Amino acid sequence: MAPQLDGYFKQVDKLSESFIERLRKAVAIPSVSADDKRRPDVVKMSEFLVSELEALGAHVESRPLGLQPGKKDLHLPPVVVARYGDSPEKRTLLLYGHYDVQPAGKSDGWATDPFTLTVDEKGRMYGRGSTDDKGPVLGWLNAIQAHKEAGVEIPVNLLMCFEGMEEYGSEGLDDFIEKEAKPGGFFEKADAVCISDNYWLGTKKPCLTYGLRGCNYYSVSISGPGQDLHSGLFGGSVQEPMTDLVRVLGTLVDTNGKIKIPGINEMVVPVTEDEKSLYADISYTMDNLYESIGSKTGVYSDKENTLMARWRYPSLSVHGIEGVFSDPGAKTVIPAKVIGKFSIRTVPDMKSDQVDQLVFKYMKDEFAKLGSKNTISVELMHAGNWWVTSPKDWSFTAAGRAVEKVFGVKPDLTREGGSIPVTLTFQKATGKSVLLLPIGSSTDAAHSINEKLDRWNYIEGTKLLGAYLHYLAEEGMKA
Ligand SMILES: C[C@H](N)C(=O)N[C@@H](Cc1c[nH]cn1)C(=O)O
Ligand SMILES: [Zn+2]
Ligand SMILES: [Zn+2]
Repeated sequence: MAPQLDGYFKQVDKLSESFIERLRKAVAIPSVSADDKRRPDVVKMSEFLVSELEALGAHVESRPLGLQPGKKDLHLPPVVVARYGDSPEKRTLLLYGHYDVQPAGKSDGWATDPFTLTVDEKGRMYGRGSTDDKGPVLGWLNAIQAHKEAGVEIPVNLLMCFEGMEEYGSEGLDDFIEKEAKPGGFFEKADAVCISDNYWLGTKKPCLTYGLRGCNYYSVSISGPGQDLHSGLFGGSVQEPMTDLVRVLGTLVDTNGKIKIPGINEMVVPVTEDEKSLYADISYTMDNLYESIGSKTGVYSDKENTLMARWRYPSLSVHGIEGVFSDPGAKTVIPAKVIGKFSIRTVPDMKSDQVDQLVFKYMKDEFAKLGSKNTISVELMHAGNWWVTSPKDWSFTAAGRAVEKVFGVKPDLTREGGSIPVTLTFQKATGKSVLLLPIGSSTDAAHSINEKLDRWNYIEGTKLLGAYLHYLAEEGMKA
C-alpha cells in the first residue's frame, strides 16, 4: 500500500494549484441557502458540482426535492448524487457534504470580498464556504482526480450525496435519504458513511469526530402598531414591540450561558466518571479557545468545562432581530414588527418536540408577565437531531491510520458543538458506521466574517481523505 499512497500524495502536490482554482470557482458562486433571492446561485453551485464530477468520470444525477415547505413557488435546490466505481469486490463508502453556505456580505466586516477567494502570504484562503463546506467537498473530488492522474486505483466504490440546504436545516433531505437507503435505492450498497464538515480542535492535530449537537431554531415575532412610527410623536404613548422583544429575549439565558427555560437542563444525561476521564487526553488548551474566538471572553477557565460546554451540554444563542434599524447613524424610529431569532443546541437525551413545547410555554409566560397589549408568536423554523456514536469501528480505525500516515500523529477523538442534521438519518437509514473526518482547523471562522481554509489543510486534507479510502479497504477486508 505505501508506494501507491506515495504516488497519490505526489500527485496531490502536483495538482495543488488546480485544486485551489477549483475552490476559487466554487467560492465565486454565492450559494446562500437562507436567502430566497440567492436560490438560482444555489442551483448554479449544484450544476458546478455536476460538471466537475462528470469530468472526473463519475455517474452523476441531480435529484429534485420539490417545493420548499412554507414558501410559495420556491423550489428546494437539488441533491447531487454520484457514483464512482461499482465493483462487487470492493467495499462502498457513501460521502455526504453540502454545497450551500451561510450568508455573507462585505458590510458585515469582511476584510475581502466574501465571494472572491483571496489567498494571503501565509496560505490562508479566505472566502465564504472555503471551510464550510466547499473546501472539504472539493477535497473528495480532488482525491478522485489525483488517484486518476497518478494511475492509482481507488480501492473502494464511492457514492456521493451533496445537498444545498444544510445551513437551513437540510429541508427535505431526511425523506430522500430514507428512500435511497432502501433496497433498489442509490445508497443501498453503502457499507459506511463519511462526512467532512467540521473542524479540528486546534490548528495542527487532526481529529475524528463521533458526536454532534442538534439544533432547534426559533423565531419570535412581536407586533403592535400598524406601521413604523416617529419616536418623537409616539414614543411614550404606544407600547413598543422592540422593547418587549429584548425583554423576553433577555430572559432566555444568563451571561454564563445557563439556559433559564425550566425543564431544558433536566433533560441532559449526567456526566459519568468514565466520560470525565476522556477529556484529560484531548490536546486542547485555553489558548486554542482564545485564538479561535479572538478574545479571552470564555465562560470557563479550564479545558474540561470548556469542552463539555461545547460538546455535551445544551446552549442557547440569540442570533439577530429582523425588522430593526441596524445601519450606522441615529434613526428615531419605533419598529412596528420585530422578529427575534434564537436557537438551542441540543444534546443527549433531549427530545426535540419536548424542547419546543417548553420554549413555547416559557415565551408565552414571560411575555404575559410584561402586561403588553402587543401580540407575540413563536415558531420553530427548523430542527436537527444530535448524534453520538462509538468511535471504535473499522471506519474509525481506518481514518486513524490515515491520520497517522499523513500527519504522523494519532488523532484526537472529539465531539462537535455544531450540527449536521442528517447524520443521525444516515446512521439509522443505512444501519452503517458514520464517521466525521474534518480537514478544517479551529481558526477557520466558519459562519463568521473572514472564513478561511488554510492551503495546508486543503492539500494535506485531500491527502488524508484519499489515504482513508485505502485504509478503509484494508480494514473492510478484516471486518
Ligand atoms: C458543522 C456544520 N459545518 C455546520 O455549520 N452546521 C450548521 C447546521 C445548521 C443548523 N441550523 C442551521 N444550520 C450549524 O451547526 O449551525
Ligand atoms: Zn455551516
Ligand atoms: Zn457545514
